[in-house]
Amino acid sequence: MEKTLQDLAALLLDVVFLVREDGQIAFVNPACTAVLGYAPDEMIGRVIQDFIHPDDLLRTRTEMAQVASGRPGYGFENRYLRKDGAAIHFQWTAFWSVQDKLRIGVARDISERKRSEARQAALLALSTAAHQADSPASMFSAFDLTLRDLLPLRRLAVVLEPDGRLAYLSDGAGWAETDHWHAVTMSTPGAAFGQLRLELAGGLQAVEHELLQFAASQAAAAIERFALQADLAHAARYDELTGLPNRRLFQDRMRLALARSRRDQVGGAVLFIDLDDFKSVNDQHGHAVGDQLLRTVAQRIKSCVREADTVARLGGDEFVVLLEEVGSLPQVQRVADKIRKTLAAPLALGGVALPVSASIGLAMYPQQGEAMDDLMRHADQAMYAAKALRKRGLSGAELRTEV
Ligand SMILES: Nc1nc2c(ncn2[C@@H]2O[C@H](COP(=O)(O)OP(=O)(O)OP(=O)(O)O)[C@@H](O)[C@H]2O)c(=O)[nH]1
Repeated sequence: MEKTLQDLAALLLDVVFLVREDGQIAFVNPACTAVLGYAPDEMIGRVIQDFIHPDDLLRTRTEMAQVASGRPGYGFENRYLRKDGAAIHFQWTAFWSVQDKLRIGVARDISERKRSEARQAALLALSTAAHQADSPASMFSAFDLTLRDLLPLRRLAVVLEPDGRLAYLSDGAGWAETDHWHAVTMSTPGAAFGQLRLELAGGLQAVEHELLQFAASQAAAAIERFALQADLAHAARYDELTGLPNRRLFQDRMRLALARSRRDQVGGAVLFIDLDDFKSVNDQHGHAVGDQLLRTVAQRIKSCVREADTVARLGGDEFVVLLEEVGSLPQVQRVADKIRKTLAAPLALGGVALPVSASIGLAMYPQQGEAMDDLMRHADQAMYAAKALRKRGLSGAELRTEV
């Protein structure tokens, strides 16, 4: 290369390569030391493929062949490996000099632009995961993959407040509290939800700290949303006062029970339970005492049935029980009697002993219907009939005839 041209190349900030047909480097300007960490002497005479990132080698060979065939290359991008092992992103202009039988290439270091693009993509990926993931575990798994691309991340662990529960841990890694973790708090202005903990293979730059802060704030907002959704899902299926299933959940359970009954030829029963004169409890002792009575009634009814049976509150002082896999009427009547007796034990509330009594109606399936509406109507009517008898001063023994 002529002296003037060499002096010119020495002034350039871009890296200039002259490469022979067989890939051997004939010349490289001093900029390569700043960019790749090699002095020119360490590169000249070696084949250029030695410095190319292995993942980019194949398509770089194709590009080189095209340049060698006479088509100049503009804008081709690939990665080289610095002397310290770090990847450098280059953007190339290259042409083949027929006269010198050399490929002349000028490579611009675009690593910073690539990093900035990768950070932008990561911000989008983190925010998308936080907004679209259907569970905390899938969100943190997406966070792990995204952060791993940009940070010297070995393992990610996520610990949630208030009990320090481990909500996520990178695959195949054991967890020990004593390990050295870089911790970032996940919080919204109103509350702290826990920490992202990172085991790192190196230090973090300021922009990487910012990325982690962003990840933590997105995670906090998502955890708040997951908690709200869980509350709403619970509220949609359970009665707030007693904690029992509500009408909707009861209907779901009953639909399943009826389908099982048809399939397996097993019967069951529905009991309608309505408290007697409950209004007077509210009127005489106040709503709070009425509430407490309803809570106690819920517990008492539950204590009379098996774990697999469903006790639900339909609203007000109306409860309903689904007894699965009970075939005979006497069996069901025994449960109804047990509930009536258990409820009848006086209840000490607000300094007074309150009498509790209930009217109970029942419907057996499949004997009295196989459709939910029919069975509910039948049990409801039986309950009203029992209540009417009670109001006429007849005893519990007569109530059973209404069944
Ligand atoms: N404390 C309390 N009361 C409620 C709640 N929901 C409904 N109630 C009251 O429950 C009462 C239900 O009364 P009813 O079933 O109509 O009548 P009852 O006094 O039980 O009379 P009978 O059913 O005819 O024996 C009403 O006074 C409602 O205001 C609640 O969540 N808490």
